[in-house]
Amino acid sequence: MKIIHLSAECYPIAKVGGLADVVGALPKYQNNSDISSQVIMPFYDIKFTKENTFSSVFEAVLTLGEKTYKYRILTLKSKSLDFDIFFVDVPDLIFKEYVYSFDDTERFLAFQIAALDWMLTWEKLPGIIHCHDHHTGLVPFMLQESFKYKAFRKTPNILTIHNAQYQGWFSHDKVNLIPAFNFNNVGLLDWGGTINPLAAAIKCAWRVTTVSPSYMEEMKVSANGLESLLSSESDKCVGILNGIDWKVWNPETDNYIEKTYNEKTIVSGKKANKKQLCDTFNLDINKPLFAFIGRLVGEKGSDLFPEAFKVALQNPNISILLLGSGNKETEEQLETLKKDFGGQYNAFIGYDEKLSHIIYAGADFLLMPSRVEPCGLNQMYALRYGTIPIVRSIGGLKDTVTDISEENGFGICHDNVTVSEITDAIERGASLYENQTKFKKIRTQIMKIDHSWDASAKQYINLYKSIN
Ligand SMILES: Nc1ncnc2c1ncn2[C@@H]1O[C@H](COP(=O)(O)OP(=O)(O)O[C@H]2O[C@H](CO)[C@@H](O)[C@H](O)[C@H]2O)[C@@H](O)[C@H]1O
Repeated sequence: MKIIHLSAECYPIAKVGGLADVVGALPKYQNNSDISSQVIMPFYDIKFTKENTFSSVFEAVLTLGEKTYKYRILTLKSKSLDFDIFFVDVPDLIFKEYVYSFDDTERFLAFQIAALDWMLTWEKLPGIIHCHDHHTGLVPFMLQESFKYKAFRKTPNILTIHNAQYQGWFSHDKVNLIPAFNFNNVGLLDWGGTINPLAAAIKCAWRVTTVSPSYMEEMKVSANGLESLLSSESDKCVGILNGIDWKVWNPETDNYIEKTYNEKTIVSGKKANKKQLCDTFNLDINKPLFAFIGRLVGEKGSDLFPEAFKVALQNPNISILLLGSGNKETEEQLETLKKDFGGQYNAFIGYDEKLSHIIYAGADFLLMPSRVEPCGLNQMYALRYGTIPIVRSIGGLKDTVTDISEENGFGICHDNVTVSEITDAIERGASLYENQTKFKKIRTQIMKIDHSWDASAKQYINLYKSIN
């Protein structure tokens, strides 16, 4: 069976967040004797596309409303990935230096139309079309409703929601950009008076998955306006926890870090990596190091960091290091904090994949006080690198981290996203660090937790088979 993943991001080509990690890993773990899993994504003007060479496998013209655009389907010349990948190159629309921006409606619609037009020319249609997030959310609708895609009516499709906060809304004025369909069914596109690609996908997809069982339940209560839709469609919805790519996230083989290590060499390994990190960021290796890596947005609770760090750093025996970018005001506040707490606090405002690996390896604790966390990959990377997660119990964080107060607990959990709960959790971490025997025992224990993709990839395959 051939599975086609459609996604705006895929690691290592284009990564803005966790969506890329999942789409860059899941196909690898799905490819086996009877499944061939491939990815189709947009072709952006970014580092990866500059540094690699591509060949064209198909050329045509697509129609977007009243306009037409030339496009090509490209593939990588080298076989450097563990799965086949194809790129939709629409030079006039998609080939930009960014993944997301103000013109997403036209760009991602062109991407979806080109991908479907190309697949229509195949001798054999795919077994499953697997769509990820709202950028590919109009595909299930078009497969079901657009006249030109009639041949796909029996092709099963799946939507995976990585984050229901973003839905791809656009005005009904642009409805003519969508290939013609029976207008009596325009309601399938609508949610709250506007065209909502994520809602349309939830209505039309054969199955809807999200990235953790808890988030599936939480969305029925809080999903940025889609709660009642998710409740009414719940029979076709399921939560499947993400895995992590052990080929990329493995402290034993990680080329980015100072010293590789495993459960047996964790003490010397973590020490060497922490030393390098502390030397680089002018921090004290003897103090517990609390880190954050991620997008600086409300969902991650990062707006509370300036205040929470100010309070937490009153304890002179802790250090904090942050890697992230996003909200400009938060970025500035986090930069300013460096002046008051030099030697105890530092931040790198920006995006740096290599540095993220170095931090997972060198930090003692990883902070994730998320307001919303569909799955969260960072806590699983942290576990793999023997870094203790400090999380707000929500979504996938709730499903993957057990508090140290419970039997076999290994993390620090809090219930609410407030300055005081974040700082209390940091203090609990500092106390745990003082008990070095317990601290080291937990670090070794968490490295052994298996969050590899094998189990989750199988769950997806079972789901595909149930509808194919
Ligand atoms: N400044 C920076 N520099 C370097 N690396 C950085 C970085 N900022 C973030 N990253 C990296 O980006 C990824 C973030 O993944 P997450 O799953 O935590 O979040 P995201 O909210 O993007 O994903 C959404 O989709 C994923 C996948 O389904 C869900 O796990 C998640 O809950 C959902 O919100 C990690 O690999 C992290 O290391």
